[in-house]
Amino acid sequence: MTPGTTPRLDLVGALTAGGRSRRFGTDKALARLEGRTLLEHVAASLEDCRVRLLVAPPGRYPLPGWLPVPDTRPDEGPLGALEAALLAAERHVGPGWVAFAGVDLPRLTPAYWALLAGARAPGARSVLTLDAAGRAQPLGALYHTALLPHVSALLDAGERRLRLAARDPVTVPYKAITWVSPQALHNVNTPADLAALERTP
Ligand SMILES: Nc1nc2c(ncn2[C@@H]2O[C@H](COP(=O)(O)OP(=O)(O)OP(=O)(O)O)[C@@H](O)[C@H]2O)c(=O)[nH]1
Repeated sequence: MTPGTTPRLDLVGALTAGGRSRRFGTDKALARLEGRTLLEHVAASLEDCRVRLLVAPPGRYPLPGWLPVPDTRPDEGPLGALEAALLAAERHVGPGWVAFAGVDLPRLTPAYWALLAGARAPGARSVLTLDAAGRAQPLGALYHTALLPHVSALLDAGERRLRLAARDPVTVPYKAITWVSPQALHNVNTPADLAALERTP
């Protein structure tokens, strides 16, 4: 956010960075695309959020202006990181909406988050985008802090699939996403995924 301006999104931004990057081979958060790390790309998309949380192992990634949040359950993957994000959001801001992003979506944009924020509806507790095949995307999604007991119960039961976190979802069609942010759902899991993005700036 530029000094002197007010945040434009009533969302808590939460960027999760951790895991093993097994498919990428090296820490993908620190992989570079067009002069910036993937971590920095995704962080830039969330700059307009009222509070910004970096859910990551303590001290692993420097990200000025972001509140460091350790995993509540280290090495439990993105579902564990979502629990940490919802808890921290509730503690720092109170009940409300969290924009939850991973480092593997470097083409997320402020317009993408604004679209999701605008799609929130009464009674909804999550907002997910649909990919070209109509599958709901659990990273790059909005979750309400009211989902915390559900997410904790999943983890307590040994569940690790992030896609089970969403409840009472609103979905945003793929066409709407590609209109505002054409490459937003391009996921980087491997060096080949990153190379494909480099070829299509
Ligand atoms: N805070 C936190 N983030 C995680 C953890 N595991 C994965 N992530 C993040 O969650 C997002 C999706 O990660 P995945 O691609 O599912 O897992 P990964 O470990 O990064 O990669 P693979 O080993 O290839 O599966 C990325 O932003 C990761 O940095 C974790 O245990 N804690």
